[in-house]
Amino acid sequence: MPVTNFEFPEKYRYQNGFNSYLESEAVPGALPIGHNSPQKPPLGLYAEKLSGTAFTAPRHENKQSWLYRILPSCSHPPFTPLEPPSPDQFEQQPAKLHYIPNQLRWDPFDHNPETDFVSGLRLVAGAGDPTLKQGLGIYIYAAGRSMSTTSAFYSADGDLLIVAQDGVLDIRTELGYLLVRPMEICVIPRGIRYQVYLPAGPARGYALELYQGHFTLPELGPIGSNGLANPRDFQSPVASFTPDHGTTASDGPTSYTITAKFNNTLFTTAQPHTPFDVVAWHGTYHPYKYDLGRFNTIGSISFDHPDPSIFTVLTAPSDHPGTAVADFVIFPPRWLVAEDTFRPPWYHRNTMSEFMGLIAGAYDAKRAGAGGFVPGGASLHNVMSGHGPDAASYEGARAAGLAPVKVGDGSCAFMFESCLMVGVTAWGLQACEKVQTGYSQHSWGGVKVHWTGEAGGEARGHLLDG
Ligand SMILES: O=C(O)Cc1cc(O)ccc1O
Ligand SMILES: [Fe+2]
Repeated sequence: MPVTNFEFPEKYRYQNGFNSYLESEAVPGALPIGHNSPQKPPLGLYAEKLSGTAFTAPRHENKQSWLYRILPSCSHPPFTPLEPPSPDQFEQQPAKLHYIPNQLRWDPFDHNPETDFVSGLRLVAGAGDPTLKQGLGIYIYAAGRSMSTTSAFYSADGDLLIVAQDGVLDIRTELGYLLVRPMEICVIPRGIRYQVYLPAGPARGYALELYQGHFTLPELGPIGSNGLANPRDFQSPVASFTPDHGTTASDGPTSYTITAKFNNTLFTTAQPHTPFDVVAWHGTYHPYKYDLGRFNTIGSISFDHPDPSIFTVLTAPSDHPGTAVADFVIFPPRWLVAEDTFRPPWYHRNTMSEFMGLIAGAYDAKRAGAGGFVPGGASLHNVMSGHGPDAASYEGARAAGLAPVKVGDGSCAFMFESCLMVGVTAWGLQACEKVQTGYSQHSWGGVKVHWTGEAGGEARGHLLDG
């Protein structure tokens, strides 16, 4: 069900539609008409173009927005590396990641009262390299403090998909506000500056940074023209600004800190004017949010367990059709009705890597409770690492009556699935101290032999018609 448990202040008005050409003005008349860059834009604003794709990207891929702002974003002193550096925050050099075939599971990650959204971001696993615009990073965030109202953050490394798990994020972006609650996600595109407040206490969740391309909706094929995540349910902000500046870009009354994530290193500068001075904007490059409760889940109404790709919310394609750098897949509450079918996920090995998290509740293939797959925790089944239901879940599902059953009420697991082998950071493997020892043995060490064939003798293959 859609999220409903929060009052909506007026600032959270949204514009609906995935990948839509949108426009918004906080002051009537701020948008130039029939023109992007007039000699003197309305109200004395500066016109600034923000490109999310190459200028020459084909129309169906092209993402650009025009921002009309009080001062251009280039007006700041040089960036310097953030001191002190946080060595375990964004380890990304492929040589330093740990590539291991073992199944991994993490207990719920800790909240952190000391960190804000930026200092509380930790890379757990990743693939590729932001300097080559290839691959992705998988993060956990834990924020106990709001970011300062005089700070902003942007990442040059990629688009950030945020999966809120615990706590509410009130995100002020250059293009307006997004309120992101548990069971909601948002995407902040590369380069867009933002600030994260915590209106309801500490927050924790997951994030995926996409170093290449952008998320899109999966094809629907024979499903038809509606279903899964419907475009109309994606919401983008309306323009919102605060005037705080001097008479030039250098003499304003307030110092704003801008932190940049650039090749997984943080840089900082301070400027005497607010970055949140965009009075109007139009274009296709904008942040958006989505309520996972609006997902139209589709499944088997006859037999067999379908591939989890039917649960894809967003996909980031590679250059090879059908093969994603990152799929964002959810396992929401749903009816299982398949006949003569082992209903939970099958045992399998996958050429794609599977990082999973649990937003709430329990997952039908894994033990819940302490030491199991728990909200705020995670698992990683890397390329070709065998996995599937743990022994108890298998036995339960094997013995279960096959009346229609609703699974996952109040639950939602998700998966970041990638065609790339992901390496785990030193933080993810050791420093976080959340890796469960004996995950594999606990899950599958007790898998029973059900073989009913003849004992002894040497089985030989034979031709069916021989
Ligand atoms: O491994 C998992 O739990 C995720 C998953 C779920 C499913 O229904 C089918 C395949 C799959 O990888
Ligand atoms: Fe899987």
